[in-house]
Amino acid sequence: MLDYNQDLHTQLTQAHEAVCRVSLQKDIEVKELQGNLDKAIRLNAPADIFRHSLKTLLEHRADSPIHASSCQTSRPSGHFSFTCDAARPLDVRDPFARVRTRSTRADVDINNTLFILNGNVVRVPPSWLTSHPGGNLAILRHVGRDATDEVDAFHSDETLQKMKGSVVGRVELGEDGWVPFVPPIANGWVRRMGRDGKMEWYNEARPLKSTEDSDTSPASQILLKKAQAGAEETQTGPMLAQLQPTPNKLSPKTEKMHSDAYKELHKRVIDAGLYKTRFITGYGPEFVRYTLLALVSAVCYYKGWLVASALFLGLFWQQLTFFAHDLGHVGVTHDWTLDRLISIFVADLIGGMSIGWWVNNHNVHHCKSLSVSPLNDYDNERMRLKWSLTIPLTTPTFSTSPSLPSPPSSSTPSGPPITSHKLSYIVLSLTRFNLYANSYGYLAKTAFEPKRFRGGRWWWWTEVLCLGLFFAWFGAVLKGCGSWPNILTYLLVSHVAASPVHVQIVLSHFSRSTADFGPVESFFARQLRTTVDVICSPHIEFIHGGLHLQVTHHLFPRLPRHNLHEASLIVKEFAKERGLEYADGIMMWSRI
Ligand code: HEM
Repeated sequence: MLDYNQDLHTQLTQAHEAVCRVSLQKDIEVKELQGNLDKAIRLNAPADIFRHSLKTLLEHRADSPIHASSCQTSRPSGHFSFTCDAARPLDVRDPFARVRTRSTRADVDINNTLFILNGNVVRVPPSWLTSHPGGNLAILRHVGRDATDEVDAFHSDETLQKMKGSVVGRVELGEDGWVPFVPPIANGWVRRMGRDGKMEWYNEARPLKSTEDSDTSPASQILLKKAQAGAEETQTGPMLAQLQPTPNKLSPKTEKMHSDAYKELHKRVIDAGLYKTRFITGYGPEFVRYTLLALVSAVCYYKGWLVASALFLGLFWQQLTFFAHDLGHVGVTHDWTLDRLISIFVADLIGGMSIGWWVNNHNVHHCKSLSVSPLNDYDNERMRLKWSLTIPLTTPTFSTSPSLPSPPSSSTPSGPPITSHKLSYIVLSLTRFNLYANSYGYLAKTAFEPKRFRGGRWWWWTEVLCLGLFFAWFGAVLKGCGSWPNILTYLLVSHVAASPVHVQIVLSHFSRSTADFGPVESFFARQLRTTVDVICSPHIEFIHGGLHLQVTHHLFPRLPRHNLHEASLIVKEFAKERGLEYADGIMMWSRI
């Protein structure tokens, strides 16, 4: 991007060079127009004349990937950019009509899903949207944004290498980095197949209100209300104006600094060798624990000690949750197929839940602030996070450790008022039933979706098969309890015993800010602002499976859980060096 506040001559020269790059290909006529531009530059022409020349040049090039129908300074920040005519609906999933691309490939066109990665424009192949292992929402939430930090955090080196094949252009980043667009999906816009068999825009939800321009908060959350069926469409696609981030108090410069800091921190974690899974010393003791819990539960069952058996089954499930979590993050063998197969065995067959559902929803929560607004029904509907049910009811309050540094005022406002209520524990103790409902709903919904990832829909069928097996074995266990009161007791005790993980996860997120600061906020700042570690006695740390170090987990989701402790020390030290907040102070057990 060119900074319009700089010396006009420099800007014009730079812009001219950029235009020459665009028109490098073949056109002879453009030479004449370029001549005009040259003249405008030499004469230090007013910006209007320059813009006119530029516009003509771009329009003249029928094959220009820019398709600019007008050329304007669209940013109040003074950035000079090429944009589509704002009066015309932006018929693109790609809001990058303004991108000056050096692409030599012909497929940079409208209706693409594009994001920025290290200054490169990456086009997500359409087939990836339906088969992306991290779910389609994670990608759609980053359209039009610089997703470098997120993409580095979420992908293996192998995948990052492969992504290079999807690079279709380059953008020049200013001092403050890329000025992001609001992804269309954040305004409720999605693409779907039209009646004529062509893809078209569809407005699934309408913005209710935006908290822009608040003097007290930098939040720029857009609340969405699901569109009523049959509601009249006034637009055929998102307008450019809707894709501009609402002004807020975040400084792009500070966010850029955070982003640079994250890159440095990530390098430290990689250099410390923490991405290597410790199979023996890490998972070894866990497997012993899983086996013991399962065995004790089985022995108790055969002895007729049903409550004890249910209790140990619940504890077994609680522990397995952490293993399923690692697998869902491709964090065990780091091979997607292998990790997915094992996770289906663990989550679906033993636990009765769909790992596919978990992955799709879980990954979004790593990418955005969680919405707690009951008004935001669209978001809840889409994300169907396990806590969407529980949070509007109540959220417990928790104390933070006295050592917690006070948050920097500009980037860490407190979350919504939190009320303490014992009811929240009761609701959370039954959360597992909500997870079943969400899981099966997801599998039903995706039954007919094309999923081609790694050679087919085998994972969907494997999940369905394993869930069938779960119902068979757990149904037999319940049946063996004899009477209805026994069955009910077994069901409740086993499910309640597996619930501390839900309290822990809700705490780690909802006792922090849930405000959405929009696409300007960096990945690093958002994770530090929205998560907190649970502190507990070292003797019971195993109950939390290492995920009590939630801040570090959010910063490096693919890091093997057993290395989180070491990584968290690095992160804390780094945060201290930089004067950033690392929230490590939630007490859990003292409250229950
Ligand atoms: C061409 C673009 C992309 C490709 C080819 C791609 C591919 C993949 C692959 C293969 C994985 C499995 C993990 C691995 O093997 O690395 C994955 C996971 C994931 N991707 Fe992407 N991805 C793309 C873009 C994105 C974008 C833009 C985002 C948004 C930030 C994203 C978010 C995620 C997430 C959240 C996961 C799950 C990571 C985890 O479980 O810890 N991906 N992606």
